[in-house]
Amino acid sequence: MFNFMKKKTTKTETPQQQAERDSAVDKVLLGYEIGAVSIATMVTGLERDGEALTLDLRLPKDSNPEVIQQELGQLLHPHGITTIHMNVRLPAPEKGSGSSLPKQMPKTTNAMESQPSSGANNNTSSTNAEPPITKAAPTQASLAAHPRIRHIIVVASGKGGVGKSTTTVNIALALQKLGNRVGVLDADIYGPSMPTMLGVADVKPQLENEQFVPVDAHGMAMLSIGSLLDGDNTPVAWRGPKATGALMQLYNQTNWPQLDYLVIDMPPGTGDIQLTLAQRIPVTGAVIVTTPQHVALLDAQKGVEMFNKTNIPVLGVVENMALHTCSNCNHTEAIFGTGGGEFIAEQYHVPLLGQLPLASGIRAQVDKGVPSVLADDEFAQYYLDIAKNIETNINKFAKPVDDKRIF
Ligand SMILES: Nc1ncnc2c1ncn2[C@@H]1O[C@H](COP(=O)(O)OP(=O)(O)OP(=O)(O)O)[C@@H](O)[C@H]1O
Repeated sequence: MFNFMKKKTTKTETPQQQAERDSAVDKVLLGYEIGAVSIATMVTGLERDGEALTLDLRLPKDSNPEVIQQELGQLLHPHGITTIHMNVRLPAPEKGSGSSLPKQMPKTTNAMESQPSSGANNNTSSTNAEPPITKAAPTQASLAAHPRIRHIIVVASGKGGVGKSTTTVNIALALQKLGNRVGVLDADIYGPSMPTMLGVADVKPQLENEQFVPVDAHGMAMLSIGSLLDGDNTPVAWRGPKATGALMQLYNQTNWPQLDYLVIDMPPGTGDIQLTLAQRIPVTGAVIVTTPQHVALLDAQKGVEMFNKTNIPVLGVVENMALHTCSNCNHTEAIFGTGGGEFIAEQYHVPLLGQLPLASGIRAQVDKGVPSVLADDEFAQYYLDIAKNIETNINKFAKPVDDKRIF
């Protein structure tokens, strides 16, 4: 299902040329915008065979595929792409309004040509009218709330390895323990760990009416990009358009039950994938996880700035591994320095939601698939306090939904 980025190496293409060409294609797609939204978010399939690129696209209404094909051709030609095939899906025209789209569109463009090729001799691109899954929307304000999800919280970190996933899973379980219906979407393409941390690594999500059915993980509705990968589908190798396309598919094409909270474990960093998700999913607020180390702090600042730019409220900062308690002598020490989370919270006027100890018990529990909150160990209270702080802040930012049903 997610194997929609296919590459065929030609005999004349070295691995280095191949990587350079792929990266150039990504950059061009990410930078090409339709109505202030990157076309990368509209790619549902992409295949490159040497100099020929085939794109499956779901375009917003009023787009002009011919012009898009032509412009992409010109942008990609310097990178060795000489032919572009486009399969286009457009929203069905509104009743009574005549479509302004040409009946036939070029399927193949020679990227050297300055004018789009046209006519029956050139084949037609597959253009199927269908209702759009989501409305392309550049700002949070214009995104509709999910009909069954009251709050979407993204958990982000500027850099990998700060304990974002460990914190996400425990916060989600803590929100559930406070009486909420909770879902978890593991969007961390670089290291999807939710299934393992929740002890459901062997359970595959089912498909029902072409929708994913989330896995039941201790009463939470969980879906991970990791559950959908197998064999050689190495997530690390995923690049911008493929990753954002797959993640949007997970959000849109999942039969999420009625939820008070959907907690999304974001990929680490503040690059294009994160930005695109932040622009396309109706998020109530973001939680930023950081460690007291200076480098991580600088990256966390970038995270706060990214969310400010995309008008997503930052619910607060969690400082992970803030203190170390020695398991032998119980001596507590701030081995990474002190005050990092407080510093960010003060500088950006966002709350410090909590400070977590660096404790081997926290790691051991997630490794076992029974996180601290589930095990109700001595660290559970830290996460419950953070969840309470989130609940205190979040209602200010809620997007209204009426329907309430028990999951
Ligand atoms: N407070 C903590 N005390 C001890 N170990 C922790 C703590 N938080 C996380 N860890 C451990 O640190 C490692 C990295 O944590 P985790 O996978 O949650 O980080 P991450 O930021 O999500 O990483 P990535 O971004 O690479 O996915 C894991 O082994 C985890 O068990």
